[in-house]
Parts: sequence; structure tokens; C-alpha cells
Amino acid sequence: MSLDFIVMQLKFYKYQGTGNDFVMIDNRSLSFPKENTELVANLCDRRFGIGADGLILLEDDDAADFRMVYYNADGHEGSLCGNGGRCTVAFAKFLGIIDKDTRFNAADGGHRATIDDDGTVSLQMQDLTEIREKSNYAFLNTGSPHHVQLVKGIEDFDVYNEGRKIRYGLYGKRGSNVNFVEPLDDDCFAVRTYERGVEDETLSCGTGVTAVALAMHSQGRIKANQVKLRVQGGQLKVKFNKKDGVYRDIYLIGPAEQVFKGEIEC
Ligand SMILES: N[C@@H](CCC[C@H](N)C(=O)O)C(=O)O
Repeated sequence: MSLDFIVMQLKFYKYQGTGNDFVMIDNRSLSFPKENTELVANLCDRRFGIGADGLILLEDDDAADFRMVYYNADGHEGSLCGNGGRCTVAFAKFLGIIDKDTRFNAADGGHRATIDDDGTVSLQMQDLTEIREKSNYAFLNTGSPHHVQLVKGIEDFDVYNEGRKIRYGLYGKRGSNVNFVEPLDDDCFAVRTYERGVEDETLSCGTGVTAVALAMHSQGRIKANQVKLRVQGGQLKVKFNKKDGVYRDIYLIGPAEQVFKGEIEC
């Protein structure tokens, strides 16, 4: 990272949720220069910075326990990050802002969450009314936009190149995250995700596995309302109910942990 002008000492924490990793900053003082896209991208850079799939600011919120502000690794503010949301809940507990349950605000609105003694975080997602079904894929927004497509031989699938093609080719400038899925069992799917804003495959995507679970249910590929999702960095669970054509009580469930903390001059 270029240190031409040393303007501040930045205290940060590093979190990961099933291998989706984040630089986490307590910005209740509002001292972080949010408009500095280059700084965010540099902090997320795995060679010249701390290294992460995204950066999250935890801030005060008048109407909730806290607010989560999420930036993709490219430095631009993103939509909802599900794994990031779970990690921010763990961070809020670490800071003593919350105990076992919380309500917080994020880009897509209010969320409830709980955290167990073993560190498992259950994050409630917004209700989902629309799934666009096409001949060989589905598109839905679970806080972030997601393309969901079944593939065979997912272990050897070229997620980077195929994901990139779809992200730019099918969804224009705004793009979409792209999830490739293969059924493993009656209630279990393998998922690999190409993430918009990271512009690469990540080890896990929380809004992505939520989209996969709901799309698989809507296509009748699962009957249960609880699904296991095996991702490159571990396993997540998604629970939901469907009433009057609307998916409700959607929960993304899995681990979230602090990996290290430090200080960087920027
Ligand atoms: N890793 C995230 C998804 C982040 C959002 C995304 N990259 C975007 O802005 O489109 C997750 O866990 O949900």
C-alpha cells in the first residue's frame, strides 16, 4: 500500500464466516473516510493490504442496535452481505454492544439475529416474493442479486470463467453474483459462487446460499424447509417458511469468527 501520506492509524479486526472474509472496523466515531474507494480496495488487497472479500463498518443507528455498512473488495459500497452480516453480529457481541440477540440495519433494511454460545449466528433475511425462473437458471434478490444455475461435476467446474461470462454477459453493468449448484442429497447442495465486486470465486456467499435454497425449493427439488449448503469454506444452513406464495422467516445459519486484529497506517 502506498504510504505517501500517513494520515491515520486504523484499528481493524479480521473476521471470517465459512471462509468469506472481512476487514471489520468499529466506526461509531464516524472517523473512517467512507468516500475513499481506493483506500477500501487497498485494505482488501491480499498482497498490498490486509486482504479480504469485503470491508465492513459497524456504526451507531438511531433505530437499531447498530448499522452495518458493507463494501466489496473493489472498494464500492455493496448491497447486503449475508456472511458479513453474521460476522458483524459476532463483532457487535465482541464490542459489548449486544448479548445473544439483536436487531440491526443494513443496506436492505432491518434484520434480527441471534448468536449461540458456540458462535453460531442465525441471521434473518428479508421476505422474498419474486423468483424469476428461466429455462436453465433462476434469478432472485436475497439482499443482493443472485443467478442460480445447476451444473454437473461442480468440483471441476470453471467457476471463474463461467461466472464472469454470466455476470457481465447476462446482467449488464450492474451485474449479478453467480451461483453454481449441484445436489448432493435430499436436503444438501454443493454451491460455488462467483462474487460481483470481488470479481472472483469466494469460499462462501451467504446471500448466495440463501438464494440457492429458495430457488431449489421453488423448483420442487427439495420438500423440506431446511437446507444444508456445502460451500468451499464449510457448511451453512438456510431455514424458511412459505406462506401465500411468499418466503418468510428466512434464516441464514452458520459460524462467524474473529481471526486476528491489528493496526495499519493509511
Ligand atoms: N459475500 C456476500 C455477498 C456480498 C454481496 C455481493 N458481492 C454484491 O454486492 O453483489 C454474502 O455473504 O452474501
